[in-house]
Amino acid sequence: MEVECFVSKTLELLQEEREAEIEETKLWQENVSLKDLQSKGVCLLKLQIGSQSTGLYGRSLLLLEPRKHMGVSVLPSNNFGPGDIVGLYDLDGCKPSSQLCTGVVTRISQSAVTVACEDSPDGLNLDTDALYNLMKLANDVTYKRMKKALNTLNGYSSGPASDLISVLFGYSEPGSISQPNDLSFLNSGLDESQRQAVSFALSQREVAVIHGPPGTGKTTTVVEIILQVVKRGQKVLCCAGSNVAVDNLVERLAKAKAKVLRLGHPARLLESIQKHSLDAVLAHSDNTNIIADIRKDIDKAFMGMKKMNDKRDRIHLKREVGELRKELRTREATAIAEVLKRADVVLATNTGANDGGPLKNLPVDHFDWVVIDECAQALESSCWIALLRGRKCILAGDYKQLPPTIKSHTAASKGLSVSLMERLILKYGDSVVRMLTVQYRMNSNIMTWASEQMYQGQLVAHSSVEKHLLKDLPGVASVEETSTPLLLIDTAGCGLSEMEVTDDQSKGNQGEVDIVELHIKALTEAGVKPKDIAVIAPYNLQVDLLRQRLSARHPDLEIKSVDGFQGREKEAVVLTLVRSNRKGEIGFLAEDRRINVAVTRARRHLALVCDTQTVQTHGFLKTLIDHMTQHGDVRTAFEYLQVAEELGLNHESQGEGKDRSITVSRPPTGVTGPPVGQPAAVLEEESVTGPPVGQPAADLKTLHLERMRREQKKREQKIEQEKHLDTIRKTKKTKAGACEIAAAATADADFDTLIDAVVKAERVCSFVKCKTLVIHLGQLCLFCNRQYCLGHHIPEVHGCGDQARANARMRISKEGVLYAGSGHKDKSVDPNKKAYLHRKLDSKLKDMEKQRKTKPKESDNN
Ligand SMILES: Nc1ncnc2c1ncn2[C@@H]1O[C@H](COP(=O)(O)OP(=O)(O)OP(=O)(O)O)[C@@H](O)[C@H]1O
Ligand SMILES: [Zn+2]
Ligand SMILES: [Zn+2]
Repeated sequence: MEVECFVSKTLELLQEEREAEIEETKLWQENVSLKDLQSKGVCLLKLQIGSQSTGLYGRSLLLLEPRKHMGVSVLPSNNFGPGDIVGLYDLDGCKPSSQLCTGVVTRISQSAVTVACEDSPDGLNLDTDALYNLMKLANDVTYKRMKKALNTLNGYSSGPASDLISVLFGYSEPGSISQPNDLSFLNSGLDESQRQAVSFALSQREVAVIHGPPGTGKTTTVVEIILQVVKRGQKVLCCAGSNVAVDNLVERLAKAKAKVLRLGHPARLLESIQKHSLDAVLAHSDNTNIIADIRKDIDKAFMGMKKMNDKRDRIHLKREVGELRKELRTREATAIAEVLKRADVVLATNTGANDGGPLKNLPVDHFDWVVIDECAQALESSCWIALLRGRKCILAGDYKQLPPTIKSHTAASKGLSVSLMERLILKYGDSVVRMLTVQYRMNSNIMTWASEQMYQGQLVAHSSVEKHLLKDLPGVASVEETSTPLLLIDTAGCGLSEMEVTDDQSKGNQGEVDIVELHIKALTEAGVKPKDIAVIAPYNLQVDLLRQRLSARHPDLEIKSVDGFQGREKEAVVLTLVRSNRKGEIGFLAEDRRINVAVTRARRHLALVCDTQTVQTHGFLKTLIDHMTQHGDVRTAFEYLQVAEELGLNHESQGEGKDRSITVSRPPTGVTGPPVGQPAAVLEEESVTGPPVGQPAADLKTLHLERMRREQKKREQKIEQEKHLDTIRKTKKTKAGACEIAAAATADADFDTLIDAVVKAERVCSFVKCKTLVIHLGQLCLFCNRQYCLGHHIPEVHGCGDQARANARMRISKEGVLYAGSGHKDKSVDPNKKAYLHRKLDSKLKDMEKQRKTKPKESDNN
């Protein structure tokens, strides 16, 4: 009953999902502009052929690149991945009529996509000067395989998987079998939770779930389980949803000397994995020569047939070819079965484990165990393709990370997105699960939030990572940015609103892009390598804006969507949440698991750029903001905006009174900047004079404006002062003993020298040893009240960082968030930091020089 219910319901939901997918593709092809398709990530436009070559097995490999112009060639952010079926089109569009061929994506980087073309019998005749479009195609092979598996499940009466099915559908309770107590682990480095998970898995009779939160060594554990099973002489079928995950397992198992065999389209495998692929192994088997000979014979017969005129001869030859084909098939089947049987572990994607493929050459009860990794990210129906071949199963994954992507909202809400892992935990609770609890990735400050919110506070940071920071990496200077695991850059009240777009899927925020840019600058100037940094945004549009801004300068910087980063890690993660609006709308940021994934990619440093005002409307996000304010550093985006101003962003004021707004934009000279005239941020200015009490947003704005005014005043005052001093000096010469000042000065000091020093001090930057004049381009620090050059005026640079932060904190605590101070700053300047300051200054001055050359700095409009 349970099985029938499940199957009929799931078939229905799959049908719904399939229809949604077809509908979407159709709608797109008919109504949506290609540009919009591209912004959705399913289409890549105007690609040129970088190279064309013959890949493995005679397939034609096309390397497609974005059209090179202005030296920038970065693909727009997209959802293409290895193994995706794609269509190549001429520039007319992505209609079936203009399709040139279909193929499989074999590789994708930020600058190129490689496609192995499927149907090009005569060889592709592509014009290398022309431009092409590439589009992801809905692929019904997966559906057919899942449907078939579900139908087999429904009719399953007896076979190796009977007990497993019975337990997974609740007909019988999961059982265990006794194991020797002295289990000897092959990997001596396993931690206690990993050992327990391994023992547990081996002692379960039908099913064990390994719950592996981020960085807890799930793969390490799964590999140990598989090696133990193999040691006992049993056979394992090991699957995962993605090719990448399967390849990872192949690599790790092969390293441990297990006899592995990887099934799957060779074009979809990593190069390092190809030697373990069925095709490669077959090529080295004894049967190969014979098979090759038969192939040659068939080809020859075909050639002959073309030339033949006599009908009877042709029929004869045709029959011969048929015979040869039959022989070829049996020989190939035997060869495949032999190769498969020799392997201890056969690996494939979930759908690659289907009956129609090489596995049909094996007896149904060949495998003892089926292991499914990344189980929480897979549709349950796709798991059943492999599960029907096993007596026992191990399911590994983390159901607190993102579930499988589902297009049909109804199908998702009716349960299609519930993974087998989640379903089993709901059914049996902890009795079938072991959770890995030691994590080897995150600084404990980053971990604690996720642990408490998602994993019942059970995670422990391993001592090797617990306190690690960016500054501990070789070549990285110890500055504030590299010494904090958590940095919240709050844009609340800074008017960095999200862009007004109607599409909920694509949101952007130029203001946050500006701030991310400045933070990346700070990190790289401190010596953090771009390849160790990830910039993560929940929205594709924001990913594109970030790439436009940053990729040319930092080709190694990875900029991706949250979904695209699942399963990965980086030393530093800069996360921009994008949403900033008055209504507190946060769209699909409301998916807690998406935020969990984003945060837990970071090893040593997480910088969160967001409008706390907007995102705190969501309870879960509020816990993150609270955690970061309590345990991390907090800055307001103002500190960054000021820098941005000096870097040459333009200010423009529009409208009057209440409707007045200030647009901050880049001068249109930058090659990598956003399109000309696009606002970088809009500062909405409601009322300069009387902000509503208790509204922090307005509060911050006023503060900013006030500061501007004060600065102006100071500047004017200073000029006055100078004039005044000048007069005094002059009068001193004539009127002996200008009493009031002379009294203040020490009696024996040379009066002239003193005055000179005062005047000079007022004219040059107050930073030790800096001689830059500050009369025209100086900036006043509000905390120490001194004048600094543009290279030294930032509080952090000249030593007022603590006060600035305290000030930021005070403003934030006004909003009702309390948090502890972050300790005292070491006053001694270490050489790394000095070098850092120099670099920072140098690059800043260079930037400013460039900006000055291109456009004179505009005066403020306030
Ligand atoms: N027992 C251990 N001792 C030391 N390091 C470990 C241990 N287990 C795992 N690690 C380290 O933790 C990192 C992640 O481990 P692994 O690759 O097994 O996990 P994963 O499954 O790929 O990732 P995740 O746990 O995030 O799913 C690796 O760098 C690995 O070396
Ligand atoms: Zn100062
Ligand atoms: Zn200076």
